[in-house]
Amino acid sequence: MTAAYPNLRLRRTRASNWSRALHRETVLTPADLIWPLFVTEGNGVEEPIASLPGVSRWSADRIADRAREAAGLGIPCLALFPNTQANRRSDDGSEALNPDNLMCRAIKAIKDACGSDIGVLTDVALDPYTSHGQDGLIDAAGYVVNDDTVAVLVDQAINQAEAGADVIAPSDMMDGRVRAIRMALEINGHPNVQIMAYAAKYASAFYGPFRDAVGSGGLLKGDKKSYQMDPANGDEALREVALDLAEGADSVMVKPGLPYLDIVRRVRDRFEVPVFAYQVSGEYAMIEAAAAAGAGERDALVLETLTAFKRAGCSGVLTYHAAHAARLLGA
Ligand SMILES: NCc1[nH]cc(CCC(=O)O)c1CC(=O)O
Ligand SMILES: [Mg+2]
Repeated sequence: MTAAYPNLRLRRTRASNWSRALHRETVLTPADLIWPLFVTEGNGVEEPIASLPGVSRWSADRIADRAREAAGLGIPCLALFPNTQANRRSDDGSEALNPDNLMCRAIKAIKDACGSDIGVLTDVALDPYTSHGQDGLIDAAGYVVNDDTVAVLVDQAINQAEAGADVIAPSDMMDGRVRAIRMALEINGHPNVQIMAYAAKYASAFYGPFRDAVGSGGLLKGDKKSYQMDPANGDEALREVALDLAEGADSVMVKPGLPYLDIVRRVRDRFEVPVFAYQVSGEYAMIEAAAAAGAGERDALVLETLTAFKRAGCSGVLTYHAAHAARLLGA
């Protein structure tokens, strides 16, 4: 039994800075952050993304600069997404398997610049490479077929691992792809390449700016509801996570972030494994829009939301605010 008012005053420990610091349950550091970066063709190129103010696409040489910047800030890992040239997109997304594609060149540029000082996480899904914008292969009716897609995703993952990726992150939501990728990594001499599974990825309205950034938005017909999860479902997320863990995922991801912190907490409590969340493009844009409209103070919004991920049980967060947040944290 705890004491009651007036013997207990919960405001007492909040009355000063030193005491708040002493009683703080959750601490956010730059080491909690994964920085997603968009890659584009060329040399010396920076292309601002209109729907993501403050975020740009970078050519591979300038991605290497971002990697040095991240390492200097104490950010442990980058996540890469390519804006594939239109003439290299096709129905079957075969550019994903090209060992000299934009993604592989960016991985190598980062590894050349930073070696093992920074981790490179690569997205496995076909949407940056398909002419229809879906994450997998489609049949005549436009349905994204599962098993044939998994076969291609395996080759995509191996292509990324051969280029030097440290963490393979399948974001496609096909059934069975984690096991298939894990087996292929083992067989092909990559036993230490990790898998962070986008295990509970929802069919969300918060991905719009990302699709602009990788250039798939205008191509996508229909939606991704036949593979990404229904936002109404929570129990099902636990089944997705259980399956990906059983198939060999080293860590799991919940996506989007803030609207799904209940899922993060349930996953953490149930499985006690490393859980990451993706504060996605629409969430970033929402914070930036709020700040621009004077509806909130940007730096405070950034730190409060990122701290909330830690409190909910995240080991780390993918966020477009990573570099800014790391600076705010005094790295
Ligand atoms: N496989 C695609 C992918 N990987 C990461 C994101 C979204 C990230 C963001 O919005 O920031 C998406 C978009 C989608 O599923 O359509
Ligand atoms: Mg699944």
